[in-house]
Amino acid sequence: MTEAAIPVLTIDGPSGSGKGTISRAVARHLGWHYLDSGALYRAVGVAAGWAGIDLDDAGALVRCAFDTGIGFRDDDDGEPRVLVNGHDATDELRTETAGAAASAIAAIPEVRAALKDRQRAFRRAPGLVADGRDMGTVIFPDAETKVFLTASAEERAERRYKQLRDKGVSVTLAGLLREILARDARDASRAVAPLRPADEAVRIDTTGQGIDDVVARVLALVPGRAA
Ligand SMILES: Nc1ncnc2c1ncn2[C@@H]1O[C@H](COP(=O)(O)OP(=O)(O)OP(=O)(O)O)[C@@H](O)[C@H]1O
Ligand SMILES: Nc1ccn([C@H]2C[C@H](O)[C@@H](COP(=O)(O)O)O2)c(=O)n1
Repeated sequence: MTEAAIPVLTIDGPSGSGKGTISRAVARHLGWHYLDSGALYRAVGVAAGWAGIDLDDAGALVRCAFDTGIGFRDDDDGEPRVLVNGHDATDELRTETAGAAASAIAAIPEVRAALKDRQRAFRRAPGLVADGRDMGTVIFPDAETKVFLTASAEERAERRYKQLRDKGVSVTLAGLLREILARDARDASRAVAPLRPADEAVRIDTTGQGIDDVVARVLALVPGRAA
């Protein structure tokens, strides 16, 4: 199968819209590969922190984007783990601090360019579900199916609040809402590959919708793959 013939489903959207949850479930259902592109930006941010690199030092961040080893694997319970330079950094990557650092370095065009080929390398038979901010607009513009997930900022903050509370992390709902709005604004206003739906993307507002319903709606969009 030539690369162009390998089907890609892109799922873009703002933080907490459910991209990761929905993409993983859909990929499992289809038996396709899965790319969590945000994890790459988070990994570079975390590796930069470990190396003492300042988030204002664009040159060092670009080198870090090229040099950081990033690996994905499932643990024995089928939970996804992310290895950064050989260390399991999954929990650190999921913090709001890592998300904010990722959002900041993702605004540097050369960092985005450095991660482009790594993302495209995930396109392997029989297909790929790719989640992020620019999957449908920049990384896989020829994807056969494109989705843009949204949900109200309040609901996204609620979801994140529950998620972190279940993990025993102490946060406030108001603080999370502030962080989500700040990240939305930065991701949508940067000059290169800003968060926006591809023209042909199907928009799904998941506010008040259950995960299973959203998964079924997305699957129904994939040619020949209704739930
Ligand atoms: N439709 C939904 N209804 C209720 N909760 C949901 C829904 N979709 C996702 N969630 C929950 O919301 C939380 C955030 O979801 P998820 O991590 O998939 O979002 P995301 O868009 O990938 O976020 P980020 O961009 O920050 O990685 C998770 O706890 C997930 O279980
Ligand atoms: N394709 C992508 C994926 C992620 N980013 C940046 C912007 C996000 O705020 C940050 C963390 O992503 P998340 O794990 O929350 O999906 O990384 C991006 O610019 N482009």
